[in-house]
Amino acid sequence: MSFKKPSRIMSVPTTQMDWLNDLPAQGLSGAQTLQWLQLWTEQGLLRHIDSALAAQLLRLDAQASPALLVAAALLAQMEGRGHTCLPLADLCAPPVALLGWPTVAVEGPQGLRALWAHLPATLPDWQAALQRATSSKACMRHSDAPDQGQPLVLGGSADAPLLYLRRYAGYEKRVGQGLLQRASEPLPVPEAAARRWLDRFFVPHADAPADTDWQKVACAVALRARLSVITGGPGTGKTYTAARLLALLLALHEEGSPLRVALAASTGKAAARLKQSIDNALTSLQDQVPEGSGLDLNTLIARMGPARTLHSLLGARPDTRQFRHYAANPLDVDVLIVDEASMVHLEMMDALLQALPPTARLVLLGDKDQLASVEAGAVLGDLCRDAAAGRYSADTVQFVQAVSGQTLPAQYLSAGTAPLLAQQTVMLHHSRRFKGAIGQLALAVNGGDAAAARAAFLNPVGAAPSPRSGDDVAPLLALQPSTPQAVCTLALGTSGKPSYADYLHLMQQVPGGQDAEVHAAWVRSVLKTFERFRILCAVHRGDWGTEGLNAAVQKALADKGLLKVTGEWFAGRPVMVTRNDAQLGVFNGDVGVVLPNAEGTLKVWFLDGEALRSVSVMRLPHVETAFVMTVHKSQGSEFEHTALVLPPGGAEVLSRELAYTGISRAREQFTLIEAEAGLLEAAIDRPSVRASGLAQWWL
Ligand SMILES: Nc1ncnc2c1ncn2[C@@H]1O[C@H](COP(=O)(O)OP(=O)(O)OP(=O)(O)O)[C@@H](O)[C@H]1O
Repeated sequence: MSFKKPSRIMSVPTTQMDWLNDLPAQGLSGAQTLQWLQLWTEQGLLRHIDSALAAQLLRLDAQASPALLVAAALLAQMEGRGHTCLPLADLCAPPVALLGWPTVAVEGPQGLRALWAHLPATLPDWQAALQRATSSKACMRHSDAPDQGQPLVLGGSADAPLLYLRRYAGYEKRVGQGLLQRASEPLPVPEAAARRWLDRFFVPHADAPADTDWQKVACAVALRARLSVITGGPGTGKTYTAARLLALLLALHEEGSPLRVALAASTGKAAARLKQSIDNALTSLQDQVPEGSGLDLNTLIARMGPARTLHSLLGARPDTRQFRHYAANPLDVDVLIVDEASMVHLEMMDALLQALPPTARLVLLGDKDQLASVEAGAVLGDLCRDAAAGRYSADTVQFVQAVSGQTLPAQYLSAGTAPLLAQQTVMLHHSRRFKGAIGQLALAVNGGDAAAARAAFLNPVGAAPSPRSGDDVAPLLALQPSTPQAVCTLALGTSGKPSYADYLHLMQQVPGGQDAEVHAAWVRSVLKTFERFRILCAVHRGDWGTEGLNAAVQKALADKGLLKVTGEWFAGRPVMVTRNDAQLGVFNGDVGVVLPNAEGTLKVWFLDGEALRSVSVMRLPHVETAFVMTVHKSQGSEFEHTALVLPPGGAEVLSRELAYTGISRAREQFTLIEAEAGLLEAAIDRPSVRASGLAQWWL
C-alpha cells in the first residue's frame, strides 16, 4: 500500500473555522462537516475527489449526516491507497495509523481528533448513523438492495460492515461470485489416467524435497475445477508446474477440437518470460513422454502463440475502460494461464472473468507476498489468505492421494471449516533458484524478522565469485546512511558488479555496414546487457525518487563520457512506456533502449525473449527515462544485480512487500541504499494490509 505524503500543511486562519468554537448543542451540520473536509483538502491531506464525493452526497441529500460525509471522504481516500472498501470498525476511533497524517493534522484544533469528537464512537453507532442513509436511498444502499445509482454501498456482514464506492461493490460482487463458481463446480477427473501421467511428469530426483511434492499436488487439484491458484516465492517452480499441468490437460483432453491455451501476464516482460519458461519446460518434458502415446507437446507449443499482456489479451481500447473481449465476445480459449497474478487488481480481474468463457479453466500463478498493483484490490492476496496454512478438507486429501499419490501433511489440514478457495490453492515451498544470501534476506524480510534481515548483510551465506571477473563479490551490500551520489557511483560500476557502464561500453561498438543480422545481434546484446542491472526506488518525486535519480544517473553517465545526451532522444537512453498503445504493441511498463537502426536512425528497441522489435521515437510520446524505476514497475522482471533505494523520511511509502519485492528482483547481487539508517527495519515493520471484502464470498 502506498501512502501519499501530504503535499503541504498550511496554517489556516482560525477565522475560517470560527464556527468550531460556537457549535450548537446538536453538534456539526453537514455543511460544516464538508467545510472541515475541504479544509483538509486545501491542506493537502485529502484529495479533491475525496471531499468532492462528500459534497456530491450533500447535494443528493441535504440531511446527509456528518458521519456519512466523513466516511465517504475517507473511503475515497482509501481507494486511492489501494483499498477496495472501508471497514466501519476502522472509524470507531480517529484513524490515525490508517491515514498516516502528521501530528499537527491529527491533534490540532481543526485536526482529526477534534472532528472525531463529533462522530459516533462505537461500531453500532456508526452502523446506526449509516443505516439512516440507506433508508433515505439517496446516497447509499445495502449491497443486497437494487442498485439505483447511489454512490455508496453498505456491505460486509453485521459484525464487520464494509463501506464501498459503487464501482468497487460491483467489481467485488462479480469477482467473488465468478471465482467461487469456477472453484466450486466439480469437473470429472479420470483419476487413474491422471495419476499415470503425473507419475511420468514428476520423476523424483536428488534435488527434490523429501516430503510432499507440492508441484504434483498443484497439478492434481487444478484438474478438478475451472479455477486453480499456484503461489510461491521466486524460483519455487510455478511455471515449471504450469507447464506440466498443460501437458496433463492435453494428455487428458478428449479427441475432437484441439486444446486452446492462452498465456498472459500483467507486463510485457513477465509475459515474455512466461512463454519462454513454458516452452522450455514443455520441450524438455517431451522426452518424458512415452513413444506412441500420441502426446505431442511440440504442437501444443506451436499452437499456443505468444504470451500477451492482460491488456492486449482482453483487447484494450484507447480512452475507455471497456475491453474488446467481454461476456458477449468471450476469449477463444479452453485454458488461460496468468502469471504474476499479484499485480492483477480488482477491476482487471473483473474484466478478465467477464471475458473468460464459463467453460474455460483459469490458472493463476504468482507470489502472494509481492506488492499488489497500484490500483485498488489485491485479488491474489485475498485468494491466498489460507495458502500458507493449507486448510485442506478430508475430500481434498483423498482426491490428492488418489490422483497424485501425495499425502498432505497433517499440519495443512483444516481443523474446522475448509474454505472453498483454499481447496483450489497450492503453495510451493521449495525454491530451486532463490537460495543463498539473497534468498535468506528475502525470507527474513517476508517473515518480518528485521534483525535477521540486517544480519544477512553482515554475514551473507554463500558469497559467490563474480561470474564475470572471478573475484569475490559480496552478494549483499548495504550502504547507509547514503546519498544520491552513491546511486550514481553504483550506476557507473563498482567492484565487478553489473552496472550501466557495461551496456554503454557495448553500445560504443556499433557494427559497421548495414548487415541486418549483425545489427540485430548487436542490439540484442546491448539490450540483454542493460537488463543485467537495475536501480529500483520507492517514489517518483524528489531527489530520491525516479525523477531526481534518473536525472542524476544520466548526468553522471554523461559526465563520464558514456552517454552523449542530445535533446530528448539519444542513443543509450533507456525508456519505460507509460501508456498502453495496442496498435503499436507497446504497453505500460515495457522497457526499451534507444539505439540507431542499421541506417543510423534512432529507434526504441524492445526485446521479448529473443524477439526484437523497434518503434520510431516519434511514435512514443508516453515514455519516461528508466535508469531508475519504481519497485512496482519492476515486478515480473529480474536482474543479475538489483539496487534498491529507500528514501529518507519514507516511512509512509515503505512497506514489507516493497522491500521483499525489490530484493526478490535480484538474481546474484543485491545492493541496498538507505538514505537514513534503519529504513529497512522501518519497511519490514510495516506489512501492508489492503481492506477488501472479497474473501467473504468463499469463507
Ligand atoms: N521439480 C523440479 N525439478 C527440477 N527443476 C525444477 C523443478 N521445479 C522447478 N525447477 C527449475 O527451477 C527453476 C525455477 O522454476 P520456475 O521458473 O518454474 O519458478 P517460478 O516460481 O515460476 O519462478 P519466478 O518466481 O521467477 O516466476 C527453473 O529452472 C526450473 O526448471
